[in-house]
Amino acid sequence: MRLILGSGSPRRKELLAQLGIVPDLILPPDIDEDPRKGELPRPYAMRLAREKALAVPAGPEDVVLCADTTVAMGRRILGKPGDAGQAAEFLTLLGGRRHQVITAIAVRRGERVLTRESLSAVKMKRLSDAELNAYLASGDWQGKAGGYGIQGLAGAFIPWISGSFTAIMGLPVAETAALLAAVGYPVWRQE
Ligand SMILES: Cc1cn([C@H]2C[C@H](O)[C@@H](COP(=O)(O)OP(=O)(O)OP(=O)(O)O)O2)c(=O)[nH]c1=O
Repeated sequence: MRLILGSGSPRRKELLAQLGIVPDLILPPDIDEDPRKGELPRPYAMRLAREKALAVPAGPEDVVLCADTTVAMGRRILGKPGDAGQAAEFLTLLGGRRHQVITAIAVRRGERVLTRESLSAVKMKRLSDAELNAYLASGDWQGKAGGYGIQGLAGAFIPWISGSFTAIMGLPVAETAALLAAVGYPVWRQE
């Protein structure tokens, strides 16, 4: 049985390592991440996690792990910003308020696909011009949903969360361990 991490996110590999798990293979899925018209954040994140898991080529005994992290402000989905201007727009929208981070995970083995969702609330302070400009210049917003990474410099903007830190970062390790064990992956072996 091979474990295939279907993700190009270095965070997900790192968070899996927190469980002592090293994937046999990393195959980032290539799917269309555009939300459907009127699609809400939670169904969107779940659809993407599932589609990613189905897009990764795997043998019948292989275990595929995929995830999707979506930042939501109410009904609005904030994906990965296309450029610094969009990152600035997102951070201005998020600053001084609470938003939601949804991470859906999908584990596939053969025909079987198991999914879980982890919801977190995040409060971000209102950013001063100096903070915003320094953060944009750091480039740390790139490739991250909502245009920030809580595990980096943007941690300075986040005084409060309710939920799961690992889920906000991209992979909820508790749910991941549970789903991997559920499809028979030896998460809890004694070395
Ligand atoms: C909110 C937040 C997101 N992120 C990251 C996690 C994900 O990598 C990214 C959300 O985009 P995703 O589309 O979930 O993942 P990805 O495109 O990076 O990788 P793949 O689809 O191949 O698995 O945002 C952080 O690192 N920290 C944070 O605080």
